[in-house]
Formats: sequence, C-alpha cells, structure tokens
Amino acid sequence: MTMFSEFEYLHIFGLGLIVIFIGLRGLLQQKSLNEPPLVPYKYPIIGHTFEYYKDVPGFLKKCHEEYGEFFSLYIWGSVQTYVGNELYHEIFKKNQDFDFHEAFSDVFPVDTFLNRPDNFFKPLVTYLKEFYNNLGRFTQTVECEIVKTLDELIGDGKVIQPPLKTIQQIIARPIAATIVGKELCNDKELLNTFATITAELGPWLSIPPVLNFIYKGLHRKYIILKFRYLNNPIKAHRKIIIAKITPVINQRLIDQNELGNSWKRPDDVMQVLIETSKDHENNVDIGRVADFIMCFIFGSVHNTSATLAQGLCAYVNNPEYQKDLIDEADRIHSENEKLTFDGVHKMEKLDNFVKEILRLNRHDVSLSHKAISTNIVFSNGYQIPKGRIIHVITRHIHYDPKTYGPNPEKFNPNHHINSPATRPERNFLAFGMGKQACPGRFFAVNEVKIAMHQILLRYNIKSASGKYIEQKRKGGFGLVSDDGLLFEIRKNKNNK
Ligand code: HEM
Repeated sequence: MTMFSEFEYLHIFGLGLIVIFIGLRGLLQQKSLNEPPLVPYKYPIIGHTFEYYKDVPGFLKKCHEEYGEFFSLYIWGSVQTYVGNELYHEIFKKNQDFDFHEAFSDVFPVDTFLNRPDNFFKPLVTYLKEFYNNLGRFTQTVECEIVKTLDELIGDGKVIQPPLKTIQQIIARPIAATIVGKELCNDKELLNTFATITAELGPWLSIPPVLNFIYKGLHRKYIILKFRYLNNPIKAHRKIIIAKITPVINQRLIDQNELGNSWKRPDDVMQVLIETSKDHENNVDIGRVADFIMCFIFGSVHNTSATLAQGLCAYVNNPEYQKDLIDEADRIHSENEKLTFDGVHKMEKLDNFVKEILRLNRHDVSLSHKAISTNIVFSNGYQIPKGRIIHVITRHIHYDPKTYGPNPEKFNPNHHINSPATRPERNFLAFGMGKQACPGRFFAVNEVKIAMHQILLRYNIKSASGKYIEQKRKGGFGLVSDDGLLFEIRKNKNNK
C-alpha cells in the first residue's frame, strides 16, 4: 500500500545525510540577527527533537524557566521559535509579517493534495463568513438533524466506545445539511465521508518527519508524492462526493432554468459554490465544487466533534456542574419545545461550560505562523529571520495563573461568566485571534451547544467504567479518550 517500503525510506535517509551539511551551513549563517536564545542541545542533527517529544509540557516549562518566554529549539532538522504569554499577540498584530496559511501548508498542503495551485482555496473564508452570517436560520435544521442522529445511533440508551466515532456522525449531519443541503444530508455514504475523512488522514500525516533531518522540507515532498501517486483517503472520498453531488447539481440547474423566477434558491454552501464555479457558458466545474466541500469538511467536522466529545467527558468528570446544566436545559425546553436562536443564547451555563472545554483541551503548542518578511523585530528587540516557523505556547496562555487562578488546570466554567465561548481573548486562543480567527466558530459553538442541550434533555451520561476519564495524550497533542460513555435514557421524544 505504501509508496516506499521502510527499507527504501531508510535508503533515502542514508543517501540524503550528505545534504545535512548544507543545512548546518544555513544554520550558522542565520546567527547574525539578534534572535531569541537557541536552547543548547547535545546531539547535532537530532537537536531537541526526542527530548521535546518525550515530555512536551515538561520540556517547554523547563525552557521557559531558563530562557524566558521567547526561545528557539532545533526540532526535526530546523530551528523553530516558541513564544509565550507576554509577546505572542505581536504575531497576530504583525499579520503582514507572519502567515498562518504558509505554516499550515507545511504540514497539510491541501492545495497540492488536491492538485490545485497555491492559494486556490483562499475564497473559502469569504464564502464561509457570508454564508454563516445569519446563523439563526439554521437553529432548527441543526436541532432536527441532531435529534434524528441521536435516535438512530443512541436510541433509548447504550454505551458508545470509542465515543469520538459516534460523535463524528452526530456532528457531521447538521454540517452536511448546511453544506450539501437537504437533498443529500441523509445519504449514508456521503455522511460517512463527512464524518471520517479528516480522521482517516491522520495516519497518512502523522509519520514522524525524520526525512527533515536530511534536508528541511524533504518530508513534505515525500508526503506530497504519496498523496499524488497512491490511493489515499482524499482520492476515495473525492470520488464519492463527485458521484453524489453531480446529479443534484444537474437537477438544480434544470429546475432553475425551467422555473425561472419561481425557483426557490437552495440555502446551502453548495449553491454558493455552484454559482462561483460557473464558466461563461454556465457550465459548472463540479471538481471545484467538490474540492471546496472537502476543505469545508477539513475545517469543521473533526474540531467540532472533538469539542463535543471532550465536553461529554468533562460533564462526566465534573458532576458538581451537572444539576445547573440540566436545570437550564429543562427550563429552555419548557419555554419553547422547538429550539430557537434566542433559546441557544439563553444557554449561558452551557456556553461557559463549552468555553472551559475549549480552554482545557488545546494542544500544548499551536497557531503556528511562518515569518514571510525580512527584518521582523519584536518589541523586546528580538529579530526573527524570514522562513522561520514560530509557535504559540498555548499551554502557558491557557493555564496562566494570573487569569485562571492558583489552580489553572482545574475545570471551572465560572472563569467565563459574561464572556461568550466564541470570543477570542488574551488568555483564550482556542479559535485563534485577530483577522484570521476561526470564521466557523459561531457555527461550531452553536452546534456543540445544541447537541449538548439535546443530549442533556434525553440522557444521563456516565463513564462506562465508572472511573474518571483521562484525556489521551500524544506528544504535545491532547486527544479524545477512547473510554466508553454510557447513555441512560432520561426522557425520550414520547416522554418529554
Ligand atoms: C470547535 C471547533 C473549532 C475550533 C476549535 C476551530 C479552531 C480554529 C483555529 C485555531 C483556527 C486558526 C485561527 C488562527 O490562525 O488565528 C481556525 C481556522 C479556520 N477554521 Fe476553525 N475551528 C473550529 C470549527 C470550525 C468550523 C465549524 C468551521 C467551518 C464551518 C471552521 C473553519 C475554519 C476556517 C476556514 C479556518 C481558516 C481561516 C483562515 O484561513 O483565515 N472551523 N479554526
């Protein structure tokens, strides 16, 4: 299945060792700037790589204590810079100097995976902001799709294990309803694509980038080759999306043509994509529509599902907050059986709860940006060379005792009273900050709240083992636990 056998991979590794010296020479040349301190390391080439991955939070804490909040490490063959609490916001302010997309594209070159030129998917953010502008119109669609999925997948109660798989299906359906519309959002095969494509890419992308020890960027080249020439999840799911959307798009074009002014324009992202993918003869580029749909899926389903799954684990682990949340859900439900946008706004306890989930479940390091200008100078005088990747130490920001008290690891939704979950703050970066803050955050938080609301109305949730649910960790990543969640029926739709 893989393009290179392990032997071939090591072979490339061996041959490329020669190139290391070119890398080392580059490293020495960079020393003329007033850069943040490079933490000393014992082994050339390997640098801090293994020490860092052995215990990411511990190693970052140690570096912070010894070198302050701005330092560089030598990881996977390149110098990378880490910034903490006091200065990170300068990255977001200097948005002409630092680029989020360039850094993201180093690990997930989506344009190349889909054989598109650089920046092909730039309009995505504009489409998204315009489309989700008036979110209230989707409240009932989202609620209705969540209820249908809960009925199908959990019914009168069961254990879900690992929970993320089921939760991805719950989250995927309302997203599919707003992206591909009513005609397609119940299609099982397409829903499976929505729910699983991002997670399926994980193993393809999580190979340690050892080739970068040879030459910076070699791992990226290897990944691109693999995606281009082998059957991979993107190719298989792209085929499914195209097969499903083609007849629906053709039918929409026929209807629009035949019905003229009495045609009711479908209110979904796919319609926006159809209209922006037409040539001068009105032919729709279906490949473009499919590729943008895939990018929407990459941005939305996995993050939102992980947040809901982590929310359910936090609910089980912190029983002292359960009564308030259930009372709030019951009260809102008794005011209006069908959820309204106003009802979602009234879920204040739940909003604080969701914000606390987002605070405590971030990766240790995130929001990586690439320096795209020369002569970048921070207010403390440190300079960053062009091409350098700079990471934000999210852990130090989200666990800052000045903001979150002497025990910042403790789950406490009351930190966020009067501060909506969608609002980026100096010590809350779950959705980034500034111009490029996540444009899907309003939809994501609404969806998580609606799903939690429906779950609280129907079920008592417990850990299947009866034990505290520990978060899973891999390097600096916090992942959803595989421990089972028990859903016991509280009320069902015939017993409201
Ligand atoms: C809880 C769920 C979510 C989390 C935690 C999350 C988090 C983030 C973060 C941290 C960024 C980078 C921001 C920056 O660099 O400053 C981002 C960008 C983005 N997110 Fe989200 N996101 C979520 C849900 C969604 C959803 C549901 C959508 C789509 C409907 C979406 C679409 C995007 C897009 C398109 C970008 C790129 C923005 C740009 O290129 O400027 N996200 N998200």
